[in-house]
Amino acid sequence: MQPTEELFKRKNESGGGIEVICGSMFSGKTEELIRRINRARYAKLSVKIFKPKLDIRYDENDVVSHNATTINSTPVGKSAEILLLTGHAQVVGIDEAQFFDNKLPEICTTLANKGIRVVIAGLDMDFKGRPFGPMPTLMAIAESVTKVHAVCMRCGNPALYSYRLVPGKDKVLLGEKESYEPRCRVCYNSKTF
Ligand SMILES: Nc1ncnc2c1ncn2[C@@H]1O[C@H](COP(=O)(O)OP(=O)(O)O)[C@@H](O)[C@H]1O
Ligand SMILES: Cc1cn([C@H]2C[C@H](O)[C@@H](COP(=O)(O)O)O2)c(=O)[nH]c1=O
Ligand SMILES: [Zn+2]
Repeated sequence: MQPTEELFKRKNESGGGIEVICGSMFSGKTEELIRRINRARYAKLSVKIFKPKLDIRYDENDVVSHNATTINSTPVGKSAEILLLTGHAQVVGIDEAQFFDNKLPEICTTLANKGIRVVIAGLDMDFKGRPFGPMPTLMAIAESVTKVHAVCMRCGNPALYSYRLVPGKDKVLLGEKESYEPRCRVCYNSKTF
């Protein structure tokens, strides 16, 4: 059993709680979310996965990792819809949480207080290194926070930043390898292309 899952089993008999998986782009957040959801499925728990409607990079409905691992999900426009659509799910997964509105922490707290295990994946920082959307609050209220790292595309060290390679000052700019590369602190600060 993984440490996070063990912690929930020992300390919280209701099973309710909030787990956050954060890090830069390509750090394995979505893969880790899918791994935890699949383990819950093996445990015969009912699961439901949500993602923001605006994230249609790989698929309109599914959550898809950069490595093409995939899991079925429900796209929603606002975090309040998650509460309405959770149904009898015992485990709720939320991907790309940084794009949700600031009501998401309150929604997750309501779900966790009802005994639902909430697993959230999202970017902790935007391309400027600023905290992204509701992520800092989610990290504050979570039972567990797992920070994962990509490999720095410049030097091979662990990467915590998502460096934007293309022009554009807007916080939201959907993209992949053509637009972003994961970098460590030193390579991010060097600002070289
Ligand atoms: N620089 C990199 N460092 C680590 N993984 C990378 C890198 N570039 C591509 N990948 C791929 O991305 C996968 C992780 O994808 P994903 O879980 O979607 O990440 P995230 O959700 O954090 O963006 C890795 O398993 C690997 O195949
Ligand atoms: C850093 C940063 C990223 N984005 C976008 C780019 C991608 O579409 C997603 C992140 O996806 P991933 O699963 O974490 O790889 O977010 C953005 O809009 N603004 C940013 O600053
Ligand atoms: Zn580096």
